[in-house]
Amino acid sequence: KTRWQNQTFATAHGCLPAPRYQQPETILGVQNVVEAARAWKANTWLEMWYHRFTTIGPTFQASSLGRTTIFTIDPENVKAVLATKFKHFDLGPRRMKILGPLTGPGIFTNDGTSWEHSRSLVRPTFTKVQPDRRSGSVEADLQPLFFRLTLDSATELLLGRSFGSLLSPPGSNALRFMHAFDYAQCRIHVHGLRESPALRPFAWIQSLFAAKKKSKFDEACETVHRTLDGSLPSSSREEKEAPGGKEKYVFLHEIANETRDPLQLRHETLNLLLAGRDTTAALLSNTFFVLARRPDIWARLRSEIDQTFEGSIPDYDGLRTVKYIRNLLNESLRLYPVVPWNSRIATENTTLPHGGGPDGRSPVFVRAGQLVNYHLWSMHRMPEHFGPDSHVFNPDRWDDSTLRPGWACIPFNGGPPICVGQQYALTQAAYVVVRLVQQFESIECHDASTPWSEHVGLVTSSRTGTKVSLRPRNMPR
Ligand code: HEM
Repeated sequence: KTRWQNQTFATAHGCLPAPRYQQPETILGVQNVVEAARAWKANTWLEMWYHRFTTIGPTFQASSLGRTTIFTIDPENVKAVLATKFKHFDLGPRRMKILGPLTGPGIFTNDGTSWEHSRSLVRPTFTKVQPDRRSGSVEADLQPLFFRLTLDSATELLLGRSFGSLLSPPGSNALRFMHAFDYAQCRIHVHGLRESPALRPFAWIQSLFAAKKKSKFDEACETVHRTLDGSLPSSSREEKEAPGGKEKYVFLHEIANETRDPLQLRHETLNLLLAGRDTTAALLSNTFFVLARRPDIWARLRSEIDQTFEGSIPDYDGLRTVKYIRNLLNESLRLYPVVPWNSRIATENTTLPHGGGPDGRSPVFVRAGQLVNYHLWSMHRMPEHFGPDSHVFNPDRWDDSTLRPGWACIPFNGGPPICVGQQYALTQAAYVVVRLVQQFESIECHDASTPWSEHVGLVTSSRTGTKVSLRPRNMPR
């Protein structure tokens, strides 16, 4: 589209430009990049975004690395991108370029009819699954344990057989897979940066020189693919029976009815593993980070859990009855959203309802191909949605019937691409909370760093882990 056509479209739709953030005239937006790089290094990147939104406004444009992006935390805009104008936005080729080497095409990287197909394969899994169950003061960093736990439960669900990483020794296949998967995910951000228009030529030159040499990233992806491929054929036949005689639900068995193509099986499985493993682990580690600092919340949990379950193992329906656990997890996902920002690319010239003009009430023009970033971290902290104590961790706020955040709180995304694993994740996290509270009388922080600080990867978790001291229930005082 020419500039003139864009202008005509914008005028016809009553659009006014969004405020701009610094140096709109420079192609690189060097100042933006420098500021972001400094904040990244200081682990205050999410705070930097909060500051930008609160000083400039809920919707603005900024240039960096050759791209002008619209940034927004306006719930109406987010709703437009994800729901009401869903067809006007895509993940675009960027997501596939970034994640593709690790996961291949699948629900997390596809658009259009391919996405619809992946979604139809994946969705039935989560309408049926229920969590499986599986004991001095204990000092531990819970974070790496949660990451192993969710690797094991995800592989059990997807492949029918847990990798058993929690019980595996160093050097085992399970841990090799885990380290390779973690490493590849860390490097994915660097791949993302190389996709910026301004850095693409450098990435291209580098790839010419590196053409013959396998990078550590390539090796990690190969390890992931090799290990997973080794698990695929046998797991589609084995272990259909769950303990107790009921047929166990295994994702791979279900999609094997649709396709036997080993590459497609690998891709769909890896896409789900990427979506489902680190997210739940990060939710748990962020939640226990807070619990170790809030004995009041732990005491309330104890009382509710003891009353409800009287020491027995919780089942799926029982877990849903303890509202306070749901409140706790909601609050954790509000203040520490594990996917703190997200984006979509406009597939055609379109508009967002708010953000244009000096008062931000006019629509904003979005050019075909333009990136729109929405920031949950900042949106979830806004007093206009959550009241004057919006920065306080308060699970009880979710009992307030006047609290209706709608699109202002979307830790699982919204609209057609809403997370399919939401109920599964919340049930699993609730189960872990109940079992740990049943085993331990108290939890204390075993870490000098009091305020939570960010580790932003594909998911966001506590940078210093979740170092705690747990006192077993039956231990003499
Ligand atoms: C606390 C845990 C979780 C959080 C916060 C979370 C969050 C999200 C978010 C924000 C998205 C949207 C991504 C995007 O479209 O850009 C998403 C999508 C998705 N999630 Fe989750 N997720 C969680 C757990 C899980 C689990 C346990 C699974 C499966 C085992 C899962 C499977 C998926 C899938 C398949 C998608 C892609 C949906 C689609 O594009 O149609 N998630 N999730």
